Amino acid sequence: MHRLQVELGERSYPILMGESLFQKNLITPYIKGKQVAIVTNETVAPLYLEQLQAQLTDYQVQPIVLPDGEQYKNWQTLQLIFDGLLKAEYSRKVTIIALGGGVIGDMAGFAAACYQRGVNFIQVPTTLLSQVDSSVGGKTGINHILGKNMIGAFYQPQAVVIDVSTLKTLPKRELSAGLAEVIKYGLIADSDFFTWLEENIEALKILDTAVLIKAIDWSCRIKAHVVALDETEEGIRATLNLGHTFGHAIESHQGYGNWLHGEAVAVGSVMAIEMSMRLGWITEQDRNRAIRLFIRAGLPVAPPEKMSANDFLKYMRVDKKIIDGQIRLVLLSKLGEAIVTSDFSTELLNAILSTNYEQLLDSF
Ligand SMILES: NC(=O)c1ccc[n+]([C@@H]2O[C@H](COP(=O)([O-])OP(=O)(O)OC[C@H]3O[C@@H](n4cnc5c(N)ncnc54)[C@H](O)[C@@H]3O)[C@@H](O)[C@H]2O)c1
Ligand SMILES: O=C(O)C(=O)C[C@@H](O)[C@H](O)[C@H](O)COP(=O)(O)O
Ligand SMILES: [Zn+2]
Repeated sequence: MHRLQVELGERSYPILMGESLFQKNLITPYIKGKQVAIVTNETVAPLYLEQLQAQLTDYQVQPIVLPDGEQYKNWQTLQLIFDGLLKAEYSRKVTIIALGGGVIGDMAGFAAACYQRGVNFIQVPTTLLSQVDSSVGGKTGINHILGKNMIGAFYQPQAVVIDVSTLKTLPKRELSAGLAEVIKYGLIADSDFFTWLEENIEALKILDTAVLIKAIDWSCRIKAHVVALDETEEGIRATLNLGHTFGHAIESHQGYGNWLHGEAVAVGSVMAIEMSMRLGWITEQDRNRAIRLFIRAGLPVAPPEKMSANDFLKYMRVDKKIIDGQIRLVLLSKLGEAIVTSDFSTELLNAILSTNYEQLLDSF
């Protein structure tokens, strides 16, 4: 089993990672009190709820099973968590365990931040995306019809327990979506990781265990490092948002759940990379390497056909990185290094939003 630490002073916590972790008694040391709520969904519950519950025989356990999908990451579904907690008469000493992907983790974490003003919380992520990204760092929340993740809180878990065996049941499309955030880390923070991914992407797609654990470990190390430097996104943490200003606009415009988060991030990253190239910051060769890797990972690299520049701008105007009304974007200063900047012309931004990416991709 691997162990990493997210260093956040008194809010520090471990990321435990390995195979068949559900068979080992790893979660109970992080439970406080006797009351446990497992927040999961209709897809994950039949697969893993029983295994998790088998570890918790000494506790009073209440499963809370939510409908599955990004379209349910909202107030109404959040209310179902509070209903479950209150019907079970759970106190401030309850521990909430999130068992599922990023949607479950974000909602269960937000519920943990709010319930009786904050209760104990453990992440048990079961998608690649949630194992490399959403379970680490304490961003929790829900969507608003006018923008992604617009209501939420920074609230750190007590532990993150990653059982990579759960990925065996994950649909291929979801695995690819997770690879988008993995590739993101190489692009923004570590060109060696990017090169390693170019060499290992096929092994990752067929879930080679050693390669998978290395990729998750590498990703979590980068995320944990960035979060430790800047927990509440005053500066460097915003680089984790590569492709997200464009990507969140795609998800919101297309209707939550129609484009997967990772798919939208892949396309958004291509747009940010194209912009970095047109600013003269990265080479055409590096742009092409990035696009090729997204394609090999099974991801889309062109925005939805009928999405206009104005459609993008409607959502980009409420992006959380905006300061004093100015759109700030995460761009690459080179492969493996990102900056957050508003230092680009409106003309360039409009050109990026109006580019025919299908045509650009004809040569790939
Ligand atoms: N908090 C953060 O820092 C952060 C970071 C990245 C993304 N996010 C958020 O995470 C969400 C995306 O997360 P996601 O990609 O995990 O999507 P998801 O939570 O919707 O899960 C994807 C699908 O896989 C299913 N599933 C989960 N585990 C499974 C398993 N082991 N086997 C079979 N099916 C399984 C789910 O039921 C769902 O249908 C978005 O809402 C995004 O905004 C948050
Ligand atoms: O942890 C972060 O910080 C990130 O930005 C990670 C992103 O991959 C993730 O999608 C996050 O939820 C986006 O946050 P938001 O603040 O742009 O809503
Ligand atoms: Zn993301």
